[in-house]
Amino acid sequence: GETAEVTASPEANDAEYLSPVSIGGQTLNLDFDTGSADLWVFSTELPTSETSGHTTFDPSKSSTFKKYDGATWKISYGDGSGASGDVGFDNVAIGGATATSQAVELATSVSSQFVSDQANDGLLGLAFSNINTVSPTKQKTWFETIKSQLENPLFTADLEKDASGTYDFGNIDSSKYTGDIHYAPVDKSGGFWEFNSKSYSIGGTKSSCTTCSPAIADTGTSLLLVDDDVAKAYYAQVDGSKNDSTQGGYVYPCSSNLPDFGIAIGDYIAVLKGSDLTYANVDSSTCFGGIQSNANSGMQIFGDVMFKQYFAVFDAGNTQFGVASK
Ligand SMILES: O=C(CCCl)NNC1=[NH+]CCN1
Repeated sequence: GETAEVTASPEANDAEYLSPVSIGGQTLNLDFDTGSADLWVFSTELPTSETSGHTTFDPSKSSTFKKYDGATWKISYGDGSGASGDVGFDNVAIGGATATSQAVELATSVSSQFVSDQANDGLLGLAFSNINTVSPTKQKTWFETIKSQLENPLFTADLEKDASGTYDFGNIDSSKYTGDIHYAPVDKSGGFWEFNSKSYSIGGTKSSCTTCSPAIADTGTSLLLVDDDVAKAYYAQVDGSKNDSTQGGYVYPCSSNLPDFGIAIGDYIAVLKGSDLTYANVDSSTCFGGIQSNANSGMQIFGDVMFKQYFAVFDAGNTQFGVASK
């Protein structure tokens, strides 16, 4: 079976991570997103006013591209961004592993967040294909297309703070983590890498929360979006913090010593160091937190803030998600 490894390079503030993907011989930098299941790209079908700074996929220049007549797609993400377009098939290679006849969704329209994010040429979904948005027939993700060719039906994420990391497909590289991998069973019925998260710790003090929402492991989200009462409890421990609607969330003096925050991955509490829980400066003295409220959406979203501190295993063979210290 095959294995493949690809670099994941951070954008400013580690807002997202981009990886090179070859589609019909054309290389685009895509955001690998375990919180969605569409592979879509900036294409020559977009208005040129929206493609400035991006690499676009040109189907007419790929000898292996096949149009999927009549198929369309339309996606909207948790952060309000979105895109839509039409569909074809082509050979898609990541780190030397090629999925043949992979559904490639060509954007004919993208929201302003994507237009202005010039380093991003599209998304590669790594959630479960039951939430793929292609109509009239849902399409498989790249991982699900290639899974049977891999040494093991799994992939791992090693994202780093302000540095390049890696995604590996088909194997777990033991040099990338220390200690044990702690797994939680995944409920994939909603299409996400979803698990229970019924406790947390703040500054070493553990709380159980039987009413806490399930969580998803989402490399496509920058922050850690936790239930509203948990975010409140966390920032109650940070002097001078406030939930500032003009900034879009909790801010505090950058000089604050943030408490450690432990998140439950099933029965295991992964402790995130407070010193790595600042997301960005709002101004020279005010900082925006990596932990924010999910506005009681009913889902906790564990994004890149977690992946920067823990090595992650997405194990489709056993339908489980695991983390390890690194
Ligand atoms: O949409 C979500 C949240 C799913 Cl509940 N994550 N993935 C993503 N991709 C681009 C922005 N966010």
